[in-house]
Amino acid sequence: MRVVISIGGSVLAPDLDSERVEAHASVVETLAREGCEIGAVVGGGGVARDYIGAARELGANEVQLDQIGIDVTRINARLLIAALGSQVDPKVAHDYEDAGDAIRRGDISVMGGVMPGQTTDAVAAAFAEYVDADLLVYATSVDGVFSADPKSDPDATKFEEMTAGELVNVIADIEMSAGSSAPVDLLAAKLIERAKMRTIVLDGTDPSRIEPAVLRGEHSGTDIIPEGGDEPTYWAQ
Ligand SMILES: Nc1ncnc2c1ncn2[C@@H]1O[C@H](COP(=O)(O)OP(=O)(O)OP(=O)(O)O)[C@@H](O)[C@H]1O
Ligand SMILES: O=c1ccn([C@@H]2O[C@H](COP(=O)(O)O)[C@@H](O)[C@H]2O)c(=O)[nH]1
Repeated sequence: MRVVISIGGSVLAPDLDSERVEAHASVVETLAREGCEIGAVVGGGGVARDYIGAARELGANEVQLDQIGIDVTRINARLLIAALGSQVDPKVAHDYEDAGDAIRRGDISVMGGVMPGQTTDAVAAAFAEYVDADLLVYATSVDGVFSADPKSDPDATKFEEMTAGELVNVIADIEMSAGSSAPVDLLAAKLIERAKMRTIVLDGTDPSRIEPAVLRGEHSGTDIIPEGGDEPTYWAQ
């Protein structure tokens, strides 16, 4: 089974805690031991937003701000690489060909951002499509996709499952400026829709939730069900 896991910067490195990074690496290594081929994509989190905020005040334009965000995602990717054993490609992959080559060699491949105008959510979706992944997992700071932002709307309700088309509609109105927050960005949702990619959005603040989601489909987040795709099969069945 080939899996791409997007690990939000806000869950991997809300602060510089090596034990937390180690815990995420340990889940990735466990899945690899179970026979999964793994690509990981790491976000920039609060550190990226702090840099982006400061540079915006200094007059940087949105592309320059995105470039700063990309730099931070790659630093976070280096943290995850540092915590992974010898099975990881030691380079942060800057494009999908390099990342795909690493996976074909049997390595775990880690990416950060690749180009302005998107977030690492879209990188993960494109990476998953490029390597024909069986599953894409977004480990983020909220336990799934809600009808509205649960941090600002107490009446927001969680989707246990939804189609990629429904996901596109829910997130279409979320702002797309550098450093913005969404469970999955709009470009990622469109890529998931066209690739008919089976996708899970879950709370990754406790990384131990990722393993049962990947191996047995057990999680409390949101399943994005591909329209016209195959029925899900689980590695451990
Ligand atoms: N409809 C929605 N459903 C769920 N979360 C939403 C929704 N709209 C906005 N959000 C916000 O999206 C955020 C989740 O993503 P966020 O960008 O914070 O972190 P991440 O995906 O883990 O990656 P990073 O921190 O690297 O950007 C949450 O803070 C949540 O408040
Ligand atoms: O491919 C990419 C990835 C990221 N960015 C910019 O970086 C920040 C932080 O990334 P997150 O995935 O949100 O953690 C993002 O808001 C973009 O500004 C990018 O431009 N391109």
